[in-house]
Amino acid sequence: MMKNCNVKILNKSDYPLPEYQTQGSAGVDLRANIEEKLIIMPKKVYQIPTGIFIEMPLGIEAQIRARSGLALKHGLALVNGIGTIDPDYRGEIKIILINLLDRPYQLEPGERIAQMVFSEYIKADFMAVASIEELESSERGDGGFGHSGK
Ligand SMILES: O=c1ccn([C@H]2C[C@H](O)[C@@H](COP(=O)(O)OP(=O)(O)OP(=O)(O)O)O2)c(=O)[nH]1
Ligand SMILES: [Mg+2]
Repeated sequence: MMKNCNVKILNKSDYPLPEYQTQGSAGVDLRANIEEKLIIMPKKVYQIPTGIFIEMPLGIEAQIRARSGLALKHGLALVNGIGTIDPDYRGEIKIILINLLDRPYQLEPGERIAQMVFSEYIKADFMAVASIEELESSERGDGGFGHSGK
């Protein structure tokens, strides 16, 4: 079931507005707004500008995710796993990129380097308790990290 949401977007990049590549794409690709090609050296962290600024309603976040093709072929990953764009962020969206392979990667100006997925989130109203007994007991208990086997 498709949900839609209005998102204001300011495009200060040298490229067209981000566009979903197919009707069913969950992610919309973001381009590297760089003037010249950039050599992404192995194991170094880069902050890549996109020239894109957005505003979305409270209750919606944007997740920045890697592109699988670049990951598989060239080892390009996001250092922060999934980037979180808060709905109150008014700055430029940046991509925090790392090259996990041993060979350099040549990033071209305007190359689609990551994708952005919009998502609803839930804000917690924390209710502090004083001891672990106040958390409902469960079948799992404190088992985790593979305790149920492979
Ligand atoms: O990949 C990312 C991750 C974050 N941001 C921007 C939007 C986000 O709303 C803001 C803060 O991100 P986050 O909360 O992940 O970083 P922080 O280290 O906790 O910084 P802050 O103290 O500003 O929240 O930085 C990006 O442009 N790209
Ligand atoms: Mg933060």
